[in-house]
Amino acid sequence: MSTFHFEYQKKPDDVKMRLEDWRRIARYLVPEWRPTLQLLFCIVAAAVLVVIPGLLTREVIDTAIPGHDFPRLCLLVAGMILAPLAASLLGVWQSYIATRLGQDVMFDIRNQMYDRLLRQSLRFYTNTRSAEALSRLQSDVGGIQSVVSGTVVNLASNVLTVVATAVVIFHLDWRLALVALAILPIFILPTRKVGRARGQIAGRAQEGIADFSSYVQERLSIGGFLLMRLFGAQDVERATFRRKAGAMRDLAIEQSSLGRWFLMFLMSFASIGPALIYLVGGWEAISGAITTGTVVAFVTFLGRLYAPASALVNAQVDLISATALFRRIFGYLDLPVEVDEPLVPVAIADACGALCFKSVSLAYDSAAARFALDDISFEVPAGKMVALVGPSGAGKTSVTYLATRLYDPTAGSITFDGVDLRAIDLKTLARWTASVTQEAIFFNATVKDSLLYAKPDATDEEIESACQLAQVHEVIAALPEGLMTFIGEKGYKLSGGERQRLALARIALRDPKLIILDEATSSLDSRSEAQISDALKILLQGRSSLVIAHRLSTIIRADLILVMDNGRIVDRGTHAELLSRQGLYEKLYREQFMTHASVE
Ligand SMILES: Nc1ncnc2c1ncn2[C@@H]1O[C@H](COP(=O)(O)OP(=O)(O)OP(=O)(O)O)[C@@H](O)[C@H]1O
Repeated sequence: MSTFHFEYQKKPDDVKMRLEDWRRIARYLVPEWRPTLQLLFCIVAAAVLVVIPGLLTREVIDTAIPGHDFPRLCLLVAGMILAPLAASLLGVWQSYIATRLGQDVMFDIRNQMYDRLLRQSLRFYTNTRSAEALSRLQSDVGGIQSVVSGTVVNLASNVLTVVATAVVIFHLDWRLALVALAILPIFILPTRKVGRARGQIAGRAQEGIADFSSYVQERLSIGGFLLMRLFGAQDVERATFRRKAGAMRDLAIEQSSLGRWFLMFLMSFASIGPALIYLVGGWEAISGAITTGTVVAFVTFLGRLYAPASALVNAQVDLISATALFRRIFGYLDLPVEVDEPLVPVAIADACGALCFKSVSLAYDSAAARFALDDISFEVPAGKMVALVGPSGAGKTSVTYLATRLYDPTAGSITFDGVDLRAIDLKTLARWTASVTQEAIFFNATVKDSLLYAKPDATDEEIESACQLAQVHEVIAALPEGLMTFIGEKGYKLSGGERQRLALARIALRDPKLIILDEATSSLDSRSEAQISDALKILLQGRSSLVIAHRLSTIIRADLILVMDNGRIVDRGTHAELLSRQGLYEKLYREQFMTHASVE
């Protein structure tokens, strides 16, 4: 510990400390009462040990030396060595317990936060930058360690050290004690000013680092890289990177140089404190009011008071910063769960796959002028195919979001096998339904693990037949390590068509009863296209399906076509019926499907 405490933080502007925040923080410590008590013991014992060397010094000067008592001198010196040694040993134990305690609280909160994030709806992820959620989970939760083992422990230990020292020095001589305490602010207050300036720079540096990380994270992803390369924006990105990295460098230099001169002067002037004690104490000793040993002991005590007293000056700001940190964390732990699990779920042992929308409306934003979906009603009977068609922005994707309960409807109800989606637990719903998105989504894992994500207990035979069905088995066999080959971030080591077929194999493994398919608009080569189309035909057989259709072959096969426009179903029927009405469908047919048909 340095003589002066210098690590002042910038006070968060809009945060007030509330007792309920600290009650909530304390609740995390209740299950950890054993280490908490051990920690308290360490802090009290260390505060007591701090005053012992001063008292022993006084005894050495006042009794052992004048009394020519060598054995007593040895005893006192042994005490002088042992007390700090014991304090250091306690310090090691204390820091171990504090770290464990902090890490245990962090572990609990991190798990709770991850669970809360997993329970959020798609709305949360479309409205939140992924870097922000990551920063809450990593940096903010990581900061708990320093609040528990730093802020809280230091506060308790500094208060106790100052109180213990003050009690002892007042007991020794109250006049000299008053002088010692009066000197302290002269040294402490200026350090606070410099410390605050450093805190402000530290705050700016932290913001800079967060901004830099989210910039780099976005640019160094596959999507970011592609965007940069395809727009030839290397120079712009290089310049932005230099600017952001340069700002971080400048702040780091500024932060480390600020206050160095000031600290140097302060250290030099630190000797003024003891000098004043010698002056007043010496004068009292000359007049016989106190002993020489008491004067020397006072100087020792004064030296030990600087660090805890200067840290305490800023205790309020430290606590407010800790409160702000916890409030950010609690904000995430308390995120409302919009799409929640039912309290008493309805079990669906064997689904048949019927889906029904009844007067369903959806507003993405309560302030939005119009509904994204407005009074939608339709049925997908078991085993039938319903196609959604409509111009861009009509609301087709929104219908599929509702069918998989990525959102809940603002009004109306949706049932699966006659049960309201809100009464089915999310795992059961995911068991019986499957979505095939335009862009297949994968983690960076092996082919086998990617498939097992759909059914962790699948046998090798099941995996093999799912891959056969999706016509991807030959591709896998040709990979360097077969099923154990890593497919790269987002599966980018596979071609677009291979990724699609692997996604279909994953769904075949799951064996759902309702398939929600967003047909790819981008054309793959004709062989790949045919393979996917064959795999899909087999997969859709005997299952219900809701398809955002882009191909003529699909709409012709559909049992019912829903024509959407502006969030509403404006027409419905079979291909022939709709064509004969010469409405929006006929227009779409001419503009979209006939062009696709010529490609097919
Ligand atoms: N997360 C969101 N937040 C706010 N509005 C959204 C969101 N997602 C979609 N919308 C809006 O809802 C409307 C319907 O969008 P949706 O994606 O369902 O249309 P779509 O028919 O699938 O279009 P496309 O064929 O172009 O994919 C659009 O006006 C869109 O801007």
